Order: sequence, then structure tokens, then C-alpha cells
Amino acid sequence: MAWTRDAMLALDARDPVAASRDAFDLPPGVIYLDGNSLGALPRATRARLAQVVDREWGVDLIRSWNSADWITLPTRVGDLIAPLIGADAGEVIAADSTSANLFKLAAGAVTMQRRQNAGQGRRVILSEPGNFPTDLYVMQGLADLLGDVELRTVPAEGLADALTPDVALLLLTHVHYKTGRVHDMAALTAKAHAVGALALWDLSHSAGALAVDLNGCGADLAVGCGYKYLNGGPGAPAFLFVARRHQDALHPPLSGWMGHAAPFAFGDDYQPAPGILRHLCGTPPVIGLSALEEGVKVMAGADRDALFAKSRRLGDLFLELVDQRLGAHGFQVLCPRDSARRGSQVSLGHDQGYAIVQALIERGVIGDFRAPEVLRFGFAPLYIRYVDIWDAVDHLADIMETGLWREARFHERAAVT
Ligand SMILES: Cc1ncc(COP(=O)(O)O)c(C=O)c1O
Ligand SMILES: Nc1c(O)cccc1C(=O)C[C@H](N)C(=O)O
Repeated sequence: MAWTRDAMLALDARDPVAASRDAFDLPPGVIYLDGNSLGALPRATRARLAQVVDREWGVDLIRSWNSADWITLPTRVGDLIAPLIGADAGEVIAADSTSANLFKLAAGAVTMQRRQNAGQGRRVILSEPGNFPTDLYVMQGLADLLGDVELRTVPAEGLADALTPDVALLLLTHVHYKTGRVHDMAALTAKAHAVGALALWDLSHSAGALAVDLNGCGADLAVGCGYKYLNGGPGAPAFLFVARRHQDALHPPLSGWMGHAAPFAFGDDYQPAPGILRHLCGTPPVIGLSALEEGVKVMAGADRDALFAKSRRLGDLFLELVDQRLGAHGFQVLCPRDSARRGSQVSLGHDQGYAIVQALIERGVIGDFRAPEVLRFGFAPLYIRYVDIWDAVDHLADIMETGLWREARFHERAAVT
């Protein structure tokens, strides 16, 4: 079917989750297709931060750890995130960054495997080339630190066969940040378990974007970002998940006082807290966690089936419009066309990708560019409308037809892309 702008407006009029856009403060004139990198600002966050800063910090000062319940923020936010990723209450905590959490869980998992009989001879952390850089870098650092551990990377198609009895841990990003491709979490986790390995999933591009069922898939461990689809704000705390069955045996490598069983007893010897709490390290970042709590609340209050169905539809429509309108301009589709195999993003390849993205941003259509030549458009289903998809592709077609992207100013590279 040849889509029209009016047809998109009609889809918005019938969209059961359209009203969730009102929970956000979006700048006028901007089509924001970068919520997969930094989510938009929820309206409630402004008031919450004013309350935290002006009242809780400004007036009540240190008393707020108790009176405003600052101390339970990490577990409270973790419990709010849990249903979004198929986890139970008490299995998720909000803490640190995704990079730090990757280290904490991978180090905990590998050393746990070593202590257990099944760990004899297991020295491989298996991942894939082209995984998000921090995932690979942190594992390289961990391998260096432990000395007898090797990071092995195998392309996606070969991962199932590469799960051999020397593997201690499978570490994968569920939705690939560049291509949007989704791994089969259930099948790969089952294969990992069949050889005695554990599975650690990076859900940075999954949480709040598509249905995730960690416990349904038997996943062992997971991490993910708070500032993307969970709308926690720039540098928001991340989250981590430890399946209940591993919680007693998994020792945190960063054995900080906030993960102690009795932090305010101030004893000399470390005793891990029971359950998920032991994965806290230092003092929780209260302002960041308060913002994250507001972001997650918006998602927690929405109809997630409708939301995730909308995600898939937005991506499908974007691709249909690209096929209809951009055929002559040298774009390649780099993401899966099947929405069941794709996260909430579309990735296109073009050798002038950087300049094209800059020209789009100047028009108020904010996507992003990932080297060497990927244009990435993320669809945060809470606030992206069907008509935004039409308008974004319309601008893209115009930029290509007029050759606007050729202007020299669009070719200068910024430090952060
Ligand atoms: C898949 C993935 N993992 C980890 C990160 C980084 O986590 P952080 O920089 O918050 O530690 C990102 C994005 O920055 C990501 O896309
Ligand atoms: N965390 C970011 C940052 O501090 C600056 C710029 C971008 C980011 C990102 O989140 C990148 C993102 N994870 C990606 O998928 O490319």
C-alpha cells in the first residue's frame, strides 16, 4: 500500500498508547528518533528532581536517607524494572553503570564457576565480534586481571556451535546496538546451559523496547542502561539482574560497604548482604536514581503489549517508506526486515551516512550515526507517533533529492556522535 501522511495521522488517532506521549516534555519542532541512545525527559522528572534537590537535600539534608527513603531507591527501582524484563521482585537492582555491572557480574560468574566442580577447565568468555565495545573491553580487562581467562569472539551464526565445555560464560547483547538484530535468548541460553555455561545478557537496547522474558528463557544474569528506553536521563544508573537460584553463590567482586549484610554496623570484615542487595558497591546516586524512578514509572504504567506492537509497526512502516521513497539514493537496509527479529530501531547503510544524519538533525529529525556508515533511527514507542515516521522519511527524501547533505558543514565530525 502507498502510505500517505493522512493515513499515518489515522493510525495515531487509533493508537491505544498515544496518550503516553503526554507524559514527556518534547521540544517543539523536533522528531526525536534517538531515544535508543538518550531517552526523552518525562514531565514528572522535573518536579521530582525539584523535590529531591530543594526539599530532601536542601532542607531535610541527611535525614532524607530515612525520611525520604533514599536508602531503598536501588531495590525499589530494580523492582519496577523487573516486570519489564521478565524478572521477579528481588532479582533486579539499579546501580552503577552498565560497564561496571558487566564487570561485576562476569567476574562473579567466572569465579563462581571456578569454585564449583562444573568450573574445572572452564576458561572462556564467549561473545561476538562487533558487540557493543564496552562489553568486549570490560571482558578483555577481566581476562587480563584473572590471567587464566580468555575472551573468545565468534560471529553470530557460529555461536551455538562455539558453546563447548570450556565456556564459562556466554555474554551477548540481546538487541545489537548497530544493526538492531535480536538474538534468540531462549535458544542460546539453553545451549549455554547444555554445556554447563552461564548466560549474561546485555539488555541496553531491549528494556522498554520489546518484550523480554529473562526467567522464561532461563537466563542467569543481565545488565542494561537506564538512560535509553527507560528514560532515566543522561548518565542514569544502570540495572543488573541475578536469577534467584544464583543469588547466594554469586560473590560480588566489588565488595563495597553498601552491599554488606549490615553496613551500619561498621565491622571490619566483609559479609555479603543476602539476595540482590550485595551487588551494590558504594553509596547510591540519589538524584540519578530518583530521575530513573520517574522514567521507569512511565513505562511501568503503560500497556506493554500495545507499546511493543507499536514499536514493531513503527519500524515496519519506516522500512516500507524507505523502500517507496529512497530507492534511488543508495541506502542499504542493515537491520532485519522481520520485526520479530529486530529491536525498536531501523539501521540503514550509506557511504555518506554522517553528513546525511547531520543534515537531518538540522531539520529537527534527530537520529544518529555509527561508524563506519550506519544511520540509526530509534523508535521509543512511548512518545514516537506514526506521523513522525512519515515526516522523518519525508525529510530524508528531500535531503537526498536536493543534495543538501553535500554542504561542507555537514561533513565536520563532532566528538560525540
Ligand atoms: C549494548 C550497550 N551496552 C553498554 C552500553 C554502555 O553502557 P555505559 O556507558 O552506560 O556503561 C551501551 C551504550 O552506551 C550499549 O549500547
Ligand atoms: N552513553 C552514551 C554517551 O555517554 C554518549 C553518546 C552516546 C551514548 C550511548 O548510549 C551510545 C549507545 N549505547 C549506542 O548504542 O550507540
